[in-house]
Amino acid sequence: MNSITLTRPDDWHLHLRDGDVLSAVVAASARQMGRAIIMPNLKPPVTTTGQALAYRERILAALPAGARFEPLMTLYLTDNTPAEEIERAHASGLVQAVKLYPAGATTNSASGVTDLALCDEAIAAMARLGMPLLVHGEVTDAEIDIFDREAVFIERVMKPLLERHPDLKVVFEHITTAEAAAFVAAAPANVAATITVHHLLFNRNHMLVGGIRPHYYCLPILKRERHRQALLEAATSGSPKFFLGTDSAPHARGDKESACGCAGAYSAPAALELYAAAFEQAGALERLEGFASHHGPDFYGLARNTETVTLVREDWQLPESLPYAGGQTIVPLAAGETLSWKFVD
Ligand SMILES: NC(=O)N[C@@H](CC(=O)O)C(=O)O
Ligand SMILES: [Zn+2]
Ligand SMILES: [Zn+2]
Repeated sequence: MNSITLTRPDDWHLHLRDGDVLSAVVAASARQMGRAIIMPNLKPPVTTTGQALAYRERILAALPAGARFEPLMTLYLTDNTPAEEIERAHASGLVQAVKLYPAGATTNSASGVTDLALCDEAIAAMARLGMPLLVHGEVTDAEIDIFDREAVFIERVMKPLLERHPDLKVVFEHITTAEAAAFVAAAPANVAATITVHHLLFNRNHMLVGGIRPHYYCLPILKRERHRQALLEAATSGSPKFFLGTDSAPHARGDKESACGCAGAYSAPAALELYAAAFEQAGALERLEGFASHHGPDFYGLARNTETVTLVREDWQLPESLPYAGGQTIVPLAAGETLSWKFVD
């Protein structure tokens, strides 16, 4: 096969940041994706409908001329989010989901939720309105090993949450373990998951053997090979519960190459090519379209895109770095690597 044409994909988990950074990164996603679920972990976080709508305008203003990219907005859930704010968000028609960051779990999560019991009314409103809760699924307890935080979250938080709100639509974001893949596969239809391309392509050796590679450090952290295999199996299974979410999370080169480097991989510039490489590796290229372009809108209750995009088989090299805000540079995921699929503009 020398070319693949598929329905234009969407990115169901994307960080665009704000200001100069937004301007530096938004075109990369708009080039490949029709829509994206925009993460609300700005500083300060996007906690109200008013903030989400203003942020949406800034995203639209930062798009290159002629781009037809649609940002789908989210609210950042806090201990104090009132049920009325959920109703306002839903009524706007432009806020699609609410994001749960356990406080302290990841980048800009300090205002996140300390105890889900405090959010019970807000979550009940989401369940009533059919508004999905998007979950960064890691516990933050100091005594839990970083490699176990997702699996422990399933038992301590995810299962009790779904027992209390069985109809709540939940997206288990950026799953990284065999446990999470099995949990989602066995759950009812209101539970789905996004899978990043870095977790499909790399295991923790890639990040740690022969030297520490900070550009492969993200949260949840890369796991063992058996987990990568389980994720690849889930993504290529054809199950509508699994869909594309890059978790493309830009940080300036200097903030990654640091004694205390930031978590996040910038995968937007070659997202679709990298997913194609993962699906090809699994012998399942024919399943890429469902994962990238159908399962996400179906779960969110949105129409599938009508345009198509094409990848051709052609070797090309991802740049070692790209221009970023304030004269800085950013290192994309798989920088300097040769890819064998190329997105056609
Ligand atoms: N994935 C990451 O490692 N980082 C994300 C936050 C997140 O999605 O957890 C970021 O905002 O930088
Ligand atoms: Zn996260
Ligand atoms: Zn993320």
